[in-house]
Amino acid sequence: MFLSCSRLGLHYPAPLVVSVTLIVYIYLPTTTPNLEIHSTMAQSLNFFLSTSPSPDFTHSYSKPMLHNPYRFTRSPRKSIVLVSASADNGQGGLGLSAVTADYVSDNGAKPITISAPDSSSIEVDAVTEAELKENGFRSTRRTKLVCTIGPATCGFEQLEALAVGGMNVARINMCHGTREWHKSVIEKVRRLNEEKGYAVAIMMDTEGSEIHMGDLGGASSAKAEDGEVWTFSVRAYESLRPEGCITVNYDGFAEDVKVGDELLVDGGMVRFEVIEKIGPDVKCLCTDPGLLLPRANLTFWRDGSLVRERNAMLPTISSKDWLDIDFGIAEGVDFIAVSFVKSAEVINHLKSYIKARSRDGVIAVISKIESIDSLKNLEEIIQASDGAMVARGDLGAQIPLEQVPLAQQKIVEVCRQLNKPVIVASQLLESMIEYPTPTRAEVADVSEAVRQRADALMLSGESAMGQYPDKALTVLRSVSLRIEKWWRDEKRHEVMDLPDIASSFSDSISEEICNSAAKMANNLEVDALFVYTKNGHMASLLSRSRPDCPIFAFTTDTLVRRRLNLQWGLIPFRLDFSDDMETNLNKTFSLLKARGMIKSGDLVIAVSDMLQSIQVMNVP
Ligand SMILES: Nc1ncnc2c1ncn2[C@@H]1O[C@H](COP(=O)(O)OP(=O)(O)OP(=O)(O)O)[C@@H](O)[C@H]1O
Ligand SMILES: CC(=O)C(=O)O
Ligand SMILES: [K+]
Ligand SMILES: [Mg+2]
Repeated sequence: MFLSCSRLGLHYPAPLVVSVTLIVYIYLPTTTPNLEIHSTMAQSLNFFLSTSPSPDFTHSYSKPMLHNPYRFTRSPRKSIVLVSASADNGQGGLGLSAVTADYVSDNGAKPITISAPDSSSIEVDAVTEAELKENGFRSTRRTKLVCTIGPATCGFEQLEALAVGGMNVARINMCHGTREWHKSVIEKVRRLNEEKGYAVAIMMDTEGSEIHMGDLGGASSAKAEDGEVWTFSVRAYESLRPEGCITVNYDGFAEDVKVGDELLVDGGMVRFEVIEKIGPDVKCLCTDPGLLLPRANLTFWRDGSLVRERNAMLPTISSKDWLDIDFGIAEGVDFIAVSFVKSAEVINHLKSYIKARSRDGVIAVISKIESIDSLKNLEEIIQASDGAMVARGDLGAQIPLEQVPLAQQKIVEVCRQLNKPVIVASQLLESMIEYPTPTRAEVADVSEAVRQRADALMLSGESAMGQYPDKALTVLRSVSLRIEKWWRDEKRHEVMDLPDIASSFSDSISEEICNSAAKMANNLEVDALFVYTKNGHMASLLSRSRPDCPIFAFTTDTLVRRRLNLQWGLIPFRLDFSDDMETNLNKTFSLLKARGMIKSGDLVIAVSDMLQSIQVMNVP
């Protein structure tokens, strides 16, 4: 391949980039300016350089590469042959990630970049790699972390800080912000993945068509005081919103409410009593003061129960949601979380829509359990979905608060049985929106979710608009690690009875293999489970057993790798592999050893999609 180097004002054939299995050769003609070597993936890279045609010098270097490119000054009259590899001897190394060589011209002209991504390499994010190297297998975090992105975290550096802090999935909430804003967040996350080797997945959360307030005309909040009278109106104000007036998105609102009803903002953060109805305007007396936030959710209660008049007929996916879904498909998001799901039907409908529209047809659909109907139809909804979210914010506005913890436990359990990832969301560390440390009660709540072995925990306002997003993420991370360690130290293996879920004989074999492999892993105290999986299914079956050791999930597909990032205990790697397990294992051992992620003697159990077997072995 020849590249033109005209940007440097030099006219010679650009270097030949040949990618031969594990070695990358970059020939630099004598006229080439100096060379800079970067690796965006490898934390450290061993490489060697020599001169050509007569190799009167060869140099071998071992360098920490993540942030420091290695700069090489060209020797006068000789070409440089760069052979990059990560094996120690530099003779055709292993484990090479994308390596980039930039020419750095002396006159300050912009460097050009040659990328030589090596298809034989293995991709894993830098944070996991560092964790594995420093603390060994056992200590990697099993519980995954989702962060809602908002004004506090939408910059590239802020997103990077979250990725470094352990964010596995970035959530964008279509209730807030413009599509352009969300697009720019998606682009930044993708760039972060490409440049820094992360596999942060994107989850798009639909607005849904429940009743909520308008956006307060641009104000970030409004304070409602005890005894004040506010007007809730379905009028569309042409210009400025009058003082003390709140718009409501649901046209039937003024007809549905009755004088004497109680109106709850965000499930009770602020309360009003309906005192008078005048056409489209509903006058309400503030009985519990507090802050009104833009687009806050509204529910109304009569005689102690939630009123669901015609609003129960509102579609789960509104016309605006469909446009957002089209946007999500076009942007290639990894997950779509559907708000206020009422039945399995809507999920089936959405899944077939995605299948027909999306390039790869593989956006996972997560049902948000946050309404009375979703609890009523829980099992069939979860069965139809690719995962679920315990959306405690709205759930707590629809059922009495004291029922929320039991609902959470039930949802987590059903998801586990049906092998669907589950996220516990909302108010985990609510006080950290304002304060740098959590309350003891919040820490206990997070612990409980980890103890229930939910797949993932989610930050909402804490990361979207809070003062301490990184600190909140650190709390989730350290509490998760602590509780997980306690599980292992106590050898508290799961007593949960996992029902058979396979729908074919072949699936039954996979299921039996994974259940047995996980059990063997605990009994033999192995260091890691390896799973070679094309579509991720076997990896999720292993995760379902919540074994003591981490699960290294190797997949050929970048999209599958990102999706697996939501599931408990899985460390997803992207790797090209064949149907020959012997070769795959040898290759993986070499690659991981070269990167310092495993060592000789480690005990591993391997299973795969291709060959339905269980292999137990020591790393050679
Ligand atoms: N893209 C955004 N732009 C501005 N503010 C945002 C954005 N995303 C979230 N926020 C702020 O963070 C808060 C918490 O976010 P969260 O996603 O939990 O929303 P929510 O309004 O509580 O709705 P949901 O029930 O869908 O979670 C929001 O109320 C909003 O104030
Ligand atoms: C996350 C969400 O939608 C809720 O808690 O209501
Ligand atoms: K939402
Ligand atoms: Mg909600």
